[in-house]
Amino acid sequence: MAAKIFIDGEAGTTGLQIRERLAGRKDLVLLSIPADKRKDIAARAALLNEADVAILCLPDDAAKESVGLITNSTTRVIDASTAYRVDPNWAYGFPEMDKAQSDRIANARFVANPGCYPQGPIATIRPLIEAGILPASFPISVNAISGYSGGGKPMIAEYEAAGADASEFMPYGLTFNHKHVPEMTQYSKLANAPLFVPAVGDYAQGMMTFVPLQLGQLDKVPTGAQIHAAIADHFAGIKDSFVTVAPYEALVKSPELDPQIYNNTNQMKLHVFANDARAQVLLVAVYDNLGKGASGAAVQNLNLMLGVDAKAVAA
Ligand SMILES: NC(=O)C1=CN([C@@H]2O[C@H](COP(=O)(O)OP(=O)(O)OC[C@H]3O[C@@H](n4cnc5c(N)ncnc54)[C@H](OP(=O)(O)O)[C@@H]3O)[C@@H](O)[C@H]2O)C=CC1
Ligand SMILES: CC(=O)N[C@@H](CCC(=O)OP(=O)(O)O)C(=O)O
Repeated sequence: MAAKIFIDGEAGTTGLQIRERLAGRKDLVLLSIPADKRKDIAARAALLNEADVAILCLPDDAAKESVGLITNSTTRVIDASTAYRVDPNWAYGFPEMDKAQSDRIANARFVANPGCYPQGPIATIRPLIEAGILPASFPISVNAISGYSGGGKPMIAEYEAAGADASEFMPYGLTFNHKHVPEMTQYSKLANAPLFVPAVGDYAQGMMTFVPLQLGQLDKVPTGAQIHAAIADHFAGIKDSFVTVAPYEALVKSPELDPQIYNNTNQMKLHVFANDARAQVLLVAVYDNLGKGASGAAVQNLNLMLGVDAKAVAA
């Protein structure tokens, strides 16, 4: 029987993209709410409880409200907001994070879809800590750039308003307390919060994250090749991975370091650059904030929860 899916927040940026990704799927029935009822609590409650899987694409408070409206114990939930990402009762929806995570997601009732920014740092740092190459206490900085769609409908409207004169590159979060820091710390397996400086660019979609490593103070200084091998080994061991690792090459620049090249896909590509003489390494992740960063990840998680072959359907 076709699984019934309700996207609460289907008119928002993430909700619309999930809807597009699921359109045409014969194994699913999409429950939809009339436009004039999309904030009506009774109408939302009815569909949340009718759904086999409810996908919440709402601000945090509204997502918590939706979870509170669910009385049907067979309704499963994927929440795209920040509300439950470090809650131990929820599975973190980054399947490639370790070998067991896709099974955890497949068997979970509650799945917290990851934040867009944290996935790149987690993908690059966690394998190094697990391999013992970096200690959990290693001081980490993360820089990142995202397209303005990362800020949802309000930021899209701001950047696309007639006469808008936005900065090409605007760093923010300068109190170093961005809402993504807790999940970035926990799932990277870091003992301390990374110093995270995001930036928004004057383009709609796509992102890159950067983790520079000054390795000279370590007792055992790893080479760039060793760091690359540890990350590549990690992802080689993950089934159905949408994360790939670029070959280890000495490049001064690369056309692949373009935040928009994976737009409208669920792909993430990792790169390792190094100067061994200086014990310096840079870890880069390139992906779509609306793809692997949001709607692609949600569909990947939905497929795992429904036992659908992730590679057999568009994810
Ligand atoms: N954009 C991105 O790159 C990413 C977003 N996310 C997260 O996903 C969630 C959705 O984000 P995004 O799609 O960007 O946001 P948008 O602002 O684009 O969309 C949110 C939608 O939720 C609706 N909404 C707000 N309050 C309620 C309510 N009480 N009941 C029903 N609907 C409501 C909004 O309606 P209205 O506009 O009329 O208020 C809007 O349609 C957020 O938690 C966000 O942090 C996660 C990863 C990446
Ligand atoms: C460019 C921009 O503003 N990005 C958003 C993050 C988008 C996102 O991932 O939202 P979640 O926290 O729900 O995951 C921000 O920094 O708040």
